[in-house]
Amino acid sequence: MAMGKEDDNRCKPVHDGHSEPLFETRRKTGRVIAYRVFSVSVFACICLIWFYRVTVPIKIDVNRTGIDRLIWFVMLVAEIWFGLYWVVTQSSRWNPVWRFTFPDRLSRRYGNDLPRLDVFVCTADPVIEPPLMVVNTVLSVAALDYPPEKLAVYLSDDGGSELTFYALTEAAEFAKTWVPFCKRFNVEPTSPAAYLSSKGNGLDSTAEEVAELYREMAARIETASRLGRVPEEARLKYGEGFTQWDADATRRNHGTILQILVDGREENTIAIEIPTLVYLSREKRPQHHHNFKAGAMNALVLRVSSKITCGKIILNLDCDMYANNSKSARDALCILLDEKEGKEIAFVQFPQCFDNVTRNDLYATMMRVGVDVEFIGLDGNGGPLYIGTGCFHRRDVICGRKYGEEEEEVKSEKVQEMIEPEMIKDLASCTYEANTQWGKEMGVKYGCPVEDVITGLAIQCRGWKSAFLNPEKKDFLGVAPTNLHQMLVQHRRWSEGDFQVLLSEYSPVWYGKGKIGLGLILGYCCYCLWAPSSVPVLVYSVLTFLCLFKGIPLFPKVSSSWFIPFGYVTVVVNAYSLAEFLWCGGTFRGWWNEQRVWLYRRTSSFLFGFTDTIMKLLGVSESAFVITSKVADEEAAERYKDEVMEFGVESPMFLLLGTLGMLNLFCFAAAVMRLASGDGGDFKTMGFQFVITGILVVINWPLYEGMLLRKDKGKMPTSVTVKSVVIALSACTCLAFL
Ligand SMILES: O=c1ccn([C@@H]2O[C@H](COP(=O)(O)OP(=O)(O)O[C@H]3O[C@H](CO)[C@@H](O)[C@H](O)[C@H]3O)[C@@H](O)[C@H]2O)c(=O)[nH]1
Ligand SMILES: [Mn+2]
Repeated sequence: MAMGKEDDNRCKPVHDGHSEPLFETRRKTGRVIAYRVFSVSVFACICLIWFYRVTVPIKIDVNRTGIDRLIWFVMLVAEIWFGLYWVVTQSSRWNPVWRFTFPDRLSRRYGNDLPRLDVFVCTADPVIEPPLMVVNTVLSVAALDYPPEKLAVYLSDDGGSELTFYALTEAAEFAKTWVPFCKRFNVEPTSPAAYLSSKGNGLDSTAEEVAELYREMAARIETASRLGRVPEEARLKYGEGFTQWDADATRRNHGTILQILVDGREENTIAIEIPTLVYLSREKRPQHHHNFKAGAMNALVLRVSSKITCGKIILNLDCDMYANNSKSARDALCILLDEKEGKEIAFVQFPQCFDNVTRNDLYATMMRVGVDVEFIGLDGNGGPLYIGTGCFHRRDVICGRKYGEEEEEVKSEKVQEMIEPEMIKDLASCTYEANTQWGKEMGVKYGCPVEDVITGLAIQCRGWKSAFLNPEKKDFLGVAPTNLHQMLVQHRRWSEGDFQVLLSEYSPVWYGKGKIGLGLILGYCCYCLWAPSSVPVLVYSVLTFLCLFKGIPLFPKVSSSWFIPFGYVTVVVNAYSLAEFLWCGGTFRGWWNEQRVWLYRRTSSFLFGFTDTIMKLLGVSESAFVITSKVADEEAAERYKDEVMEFGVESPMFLLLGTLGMLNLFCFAAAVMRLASGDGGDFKTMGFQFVITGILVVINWPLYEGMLLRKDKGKMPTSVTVKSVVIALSACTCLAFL
């Protein structure tokens, strides 16, 4: 096997043709200039709106009551916030870049002499992350187009589950067929489940044999999962692994479990065909905080793997993100191994894409514009955020190396001497990190619900850049949340985490100043300000419809020239956002859904994320990591396919959304009734307000259906509906008499 003293991680170019870069960076100048002109015009109108709020009321109305003035002032503050936030978001549209790689140059230059690559797949719960899904991810990366003796796949199981381990043992067997099959026939995608479902019935006889083997394996794994029991044969066969589970082991209380299922370091024939495969479940004890995914990454991934294969490049994947393009590692290496520009790049991030999103993306989980516009824009300003999955890192950089420091030569001896698993296990114990820099200056950072973002930011602050690769063919595909509640919970975690990044010692604003460019600081702020942006959105929308109800005009008359900036900003910004969405391949309905989700995230997830952060600052509570479920029951899955919004659970977030929705509806109904009873004056003075409230009612339509019209299981729970209606009605009654 090719593991001599000279080769391995040093990767000297095979040929000396250094001159050709391995990737190039393109810009689209014309489009950017047009955009800048447009954006200046919007900004001019924003300034006019501010000017209107400050100057006009003083002139037109001296008889205003205190409360009117207060409302006016609050509107001004909100508009200042929106305006400034809009300015911040311009950073991601100011200077976009696109990266293109040249994998054939890479092959010519390095042949198979590529650096070792360690892939880390993280899983944490065998129920909401089914073992069969997890092993499909593992198999998909095991079959990457990469020399198998240079590739290792580690499965980190924070669930400490025998079922997951059992599934992996099955996968290790199946890999002996699957990996060579993929290589021989250039199979794409390399996840067996995805491949078979893409092929349908069109398999030839060889493929059919492989498919049969897969189906048998899948059936065994699913049966075991359903029964919650590992088959006895497997226990006998993999005794060495299963005996590591003590009789009283639970997911929160167990020792380190480490099993090398395929050892690619050994010189045998199978090992050369399939990569190293390792199962790891770090020690967990109730009295030690485990720091969620960040803890798993540091213990297993960065420390344990350094004693087994010690890949110079690492790829981090969530357990649902299977490899959809077997060439992704080569694309990433085109950037990381490039002798010139590539030298300063610490990590290569691929977008988070999903294979279960429906046509109109009901919950806007794809974040089309985020991927195809914002991240491209971030890349032009110094590099995208690290978003936790689909990201290739340099091991020594994530472990703490600064830009400009000598790269440590990874010695081939280090991985050649076989260290006994027992010795390695200590690296994954609860106490190993006490009084070390792990989780602080070394590895993935602790204490933040978005460990990935803060870690990437710290890397960029150490002088590194990052790069974004977003080829047409998506490289990794995962499972997006399939119901409203899960999506809102996920965004609650993200908004809370990003806001904590802003307030942390690594804040992009305070800590990042002088270390990363202004464009990137603003780029981070777009996300870091999600949580606080909930307050102005909530207040502004509620004031708009409540004041319509009370007959207090908040905007200039449609006939007045002051209306022009309001109209211009509203129409043009939305038209542009629609155009942008369509350019990114979305549909009109998809865009409309996104507007709804935009509002719901702000008035629930982000608001809760905001209050969670404040609670944490006050020391009242701690942040949690609620794992997103990757499964749905059959009926719910059916509704998801039909793009019917799923409520179903009682949640404070739904109570809030329901109450706001009802309040909105009542206010609009009252205004319509006034209009119908012949009082047209309202419409003249409050036309814009009327329209906004009406649009909000239309946006909320699926919510009203879920609350009042639907009968299926996915409707809003009756208790939530009743409470929302009661609260909204009482609020309106009080207001009417005020
Ligand atoms: O204690 C834990 C909790 C989670 N995970 C794993 O972390 C991954 C991400 O969890 P998921 O519930 O799928 O979260 P998402 O919101 O989809 O994740 C995004 O956002 C997270 C930060 O909020 C990042 O950690 C993820 O990598 C990123 O994909 C999954 O593979 C989990 O198995 C662990 O290993 N240990
Ligand atoms: Mn996920």
